[in-house]
Amino acid sequence: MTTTVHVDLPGRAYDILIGPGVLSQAGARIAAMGGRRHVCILTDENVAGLHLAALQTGLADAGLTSEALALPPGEATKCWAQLERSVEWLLAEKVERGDIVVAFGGGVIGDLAGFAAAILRRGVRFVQIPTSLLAQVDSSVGGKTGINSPSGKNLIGAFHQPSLVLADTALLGTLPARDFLAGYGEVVKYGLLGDAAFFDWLEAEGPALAAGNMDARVRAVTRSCEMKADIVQRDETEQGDRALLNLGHTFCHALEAATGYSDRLLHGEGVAIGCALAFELSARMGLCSQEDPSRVRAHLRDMGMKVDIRDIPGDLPDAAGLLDLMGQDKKVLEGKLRFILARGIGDAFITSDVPRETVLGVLEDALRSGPPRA
Ligand SMILES: NC(=O)c1ccc[n+]([C@@H]2O[C@H](COP(=O)([O-])OP(=O)(O)OC[C@H]3O[C@@H](n4cnc5c(N)ncnc54)[C@H](O)[C@@H]3O)[C@@H](O)[C@H]2O)c1
Ligand SMILES: O=C(O)C(=O)C[C@@H](O)[C@H](O)[C@H](O)COP(=O)(O)O
Ligand SMILES: [Zn+2]
Repeated sequence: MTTTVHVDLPGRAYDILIGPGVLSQAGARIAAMGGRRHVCILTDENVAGLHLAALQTGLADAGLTSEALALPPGEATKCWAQLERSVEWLLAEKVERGDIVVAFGGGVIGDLAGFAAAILRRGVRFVQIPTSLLAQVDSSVGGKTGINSPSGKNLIGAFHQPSLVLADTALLGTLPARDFLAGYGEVVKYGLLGDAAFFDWLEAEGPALAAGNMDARVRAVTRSCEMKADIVQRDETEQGDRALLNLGHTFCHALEAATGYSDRLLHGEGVAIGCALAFELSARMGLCSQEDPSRVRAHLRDMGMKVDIRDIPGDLPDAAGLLDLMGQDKKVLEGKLRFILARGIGDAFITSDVPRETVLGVLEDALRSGPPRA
């Protein structure tokens, strides 16, 4: 039940292996990549406790020694202090230019370790072994690496492609339900941005996928990676089409900043809320039918996910405050916000032609309506 998606970038091509048990291939695959027979692993404390021994045993079976640094779990780890700690540790381990760094964890570890690899000795190779659903469907692929700044999300970083991605879907068995559903937010994003049939399939199979059906999990990870690979091949550094992968993210990143990158809001939860808002905005601008945002919201609700801004516990800035936070979005061009909007499910596009008043209206209504905040 293993699938392979190839990311065909000139001089930087790599495979994504997807399926239960692919972790056991880590030793042989990494040994075949050359370099010293010693591997440095960046991970987090949760993943280390559950799965590090299996990874290190597999590496040892292939004749590779390894050392690991386990960082605190959570979004707050994507910061200067943990980046410095990681880079200094890799230097203390005497990682050479030809060596392989392994990112073993969710998107936080993948983004941080990838950035550390990008800047260490001006760039060393790294392998992504994503362990969360979000990391398997999105963050381990495409080479966006980086950390957050108090000024905004992912504002410090680099494009640095991995040399290999091993997405072992069996590891998702230990992922907490909340983190699984957050990752599902990015899965839904793919259907919404460019594949209506995939969204139809998710409406039917989402519950089985969440309940642990392995075929459904492999299919969802594979389709998501295919779509991401296709877009990244067209536009590696987001000069155009790659921004489609940012559907829902202008809202999401403002909400993550507003909640202090804390567990009040996980990234994938913000993506789901942001996608619902992007469809609402599209409907209000007459770009898609009113049924589309309703259908998006209904599916997120059916899956037991956060759907509305009001599902976020605690206080938030007002609509103008959120709009202000959006001003740090990397898609801003000549001071003007750009949004990913949709003509329908599976038909997203990029535009800067969005009246400020309409965005404010959507945010004001979202902050006002819905269930009371916890
Ligand atoms: N680079 C990109 O293209 C890209 C794309 C999407 C998201 N991201 C980034 O990814 C991050 C979110 O990633 P995430 O949702 O994986 O968060 P995460 O890395 O914080 O992982 C979520 C939680 O699950 C735990 N965990 C991971 N795998 C586990 C497993 N198999 N069993 C048990 N627990 C496990 C982690 O310890 C953590 O507590 C955000 O910082 C976001 O900005 C980056
Ligand atoms: O890979 C991309 O491109 C994406 O936009 C994927 C997003 O899911 C991801 O959250 C990404 O990190 C956001 O990028 P940013 O450039 O808006 O920080
Ligand atoms: Zn994202």
